[in-house]
Amino acid sequence: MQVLRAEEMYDWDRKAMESYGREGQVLMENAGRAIAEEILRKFPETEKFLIVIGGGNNGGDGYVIARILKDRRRIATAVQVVPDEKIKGDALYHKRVYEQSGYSLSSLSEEVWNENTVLVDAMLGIGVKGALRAPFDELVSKVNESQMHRISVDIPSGLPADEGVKEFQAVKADTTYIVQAPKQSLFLDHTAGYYGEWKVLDIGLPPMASPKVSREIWTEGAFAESFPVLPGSAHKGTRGKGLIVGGGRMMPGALMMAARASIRAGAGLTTAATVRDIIPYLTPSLPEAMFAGTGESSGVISSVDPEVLEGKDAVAVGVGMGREPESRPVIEMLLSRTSGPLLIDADGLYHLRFLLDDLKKRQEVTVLTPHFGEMAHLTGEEVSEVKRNPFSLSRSLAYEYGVYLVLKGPNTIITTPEGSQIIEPSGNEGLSKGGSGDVLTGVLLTMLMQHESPVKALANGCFLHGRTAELLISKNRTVLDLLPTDLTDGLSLTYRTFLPR
Ligand SMILES: NC(=O)C1=CN([C@@H]2O[C@H](COP(=O)(O)OP(=O)(O)OC[C@H]3O[C@@H](n4cnc5c(N)ncnc54)[C@H](OP(=O)(O)O)[C@@H]3O)[C@@H](O)[C@H]2O)[C@@H](O)CC1
Ligand SMILES: [K+]
Repeated sequence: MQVLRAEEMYDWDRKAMESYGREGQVLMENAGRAIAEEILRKFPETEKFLIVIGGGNNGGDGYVIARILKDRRRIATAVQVVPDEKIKGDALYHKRVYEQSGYSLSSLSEEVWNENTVLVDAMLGIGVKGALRAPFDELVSKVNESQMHRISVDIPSGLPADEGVKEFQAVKADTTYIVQAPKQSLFLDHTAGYYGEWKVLDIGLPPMASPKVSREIWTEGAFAESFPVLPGSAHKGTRGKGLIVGGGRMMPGALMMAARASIRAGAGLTTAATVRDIIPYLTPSLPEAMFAGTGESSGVISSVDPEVLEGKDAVAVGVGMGREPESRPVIEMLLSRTSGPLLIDADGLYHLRFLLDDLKKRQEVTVLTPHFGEMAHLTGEEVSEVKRNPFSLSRSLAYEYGVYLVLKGPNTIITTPEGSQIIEPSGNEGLSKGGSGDVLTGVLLTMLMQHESPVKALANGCFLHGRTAELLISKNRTVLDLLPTDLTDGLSLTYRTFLPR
């Protein structure tokens, strides 16, 4: 499913009408009807609805919803909160249909606020621009203070559809029925919460007319369909031989978690490279792994023999590595000598800031997996700016350095060097703990070795990680006690649910 910006949504709408014979009035009927049907299913007959109608097409949808609720003998009060001359075009057409049905409008009295139980917010849609003007500034506050269940039509009124907007005032919806395609703000850290529960409803825009934008949500269907099923005769070689460079005297656990996750995800053979002293302590928890000792300076990795790279299908570096400058040459060497995919995570990303020229020169597949803070460090932006503009900042970085970028967050955004984007929304707050990124690194390393498309490998790895967290919470864990190591052991829950056994 595509995720769109407001302008892209308008293009689709325009093209549907101009080139595919679709009528605006019919599309508005479809939108209002689809939402009304959801509302009718969700709420019992005793519920009292207040439909608040604004001046654009979002208000037009509101007129359709009000009419259908009344047609079905539901208790509904409709209020138009802008002067009559503001209602134009398709919205005016549906206002007339509403009135010709014998239905009337009420004014926004205290009684109306107090008597009703469900508010349908059809004030402002994706056409909102700038700071809210009267009467919407006060109305939005009043709506948010009311005790009614709040349903927003298409988007919570006042919320920007696109990334990048710093200040806004918006309805905090309990439920949002999104028209045709989700908008960017559904996936942004500072705006996602305004939607409440959400559902996307098809209003009949022709798929042939959809904008040529490669920004898609990754679904369980996409995972199941694209996950490579290896032949029964698969062996170490076909499952992939991976190398993970990381750990050190202070953070051996990070390497252990990444290596274990890589093995559990299905790698043929995983080699963990770290300072020699700690290898004996790691072997009991990683009996299936191979080990390689690295050069060491004061407990941190200072060099890796390039021979270790021989026969490796992919390499991951950075987990638990530390930020000491002594480790930087390791990243430098791997950037120039790794011939397969190279994934750089955690402290590796810290060093990368100083090696951007080397990154640019590298031709082979390179994957960076920053969280918001690491992305801020890499781009020189504030964390708040990264959260506000994750789509565009990811694209610029991926494009400039020719890398695959996995920007980790509640909605992980995966970007290809060409700028295509996938949003992977699985997971829960139990994942925001030290170590879950290390587990993800191990899983992604394995996926990269087994899928010829890096972007699908990355999307599948993120799905595997997030869905496993969800399944664990639905069984015997809570978000409080979920551990990154549980994820590794829980991978089979996702595999057993989605893949042929
Ligand atoms: N996509 C589709 O295919 C379909 C989309 N549909 C629906 O159309 C919606 C988009 O409709 P839209 O373009 O008319 O814009 P919309 O959000 O109603 O806002 C315009 C109004 O807001 C006002 N206004 C703006 N900023 C403001 C501010 N800061 N403060 C105060 N007022 C402000 C502005 O006022 P004005 O600037 O004119 O004074 C104008 O009156 C979309 O979300 C979906 O619900 C369906 O019907 C069918 C097919
Ligand atoms: K709305």
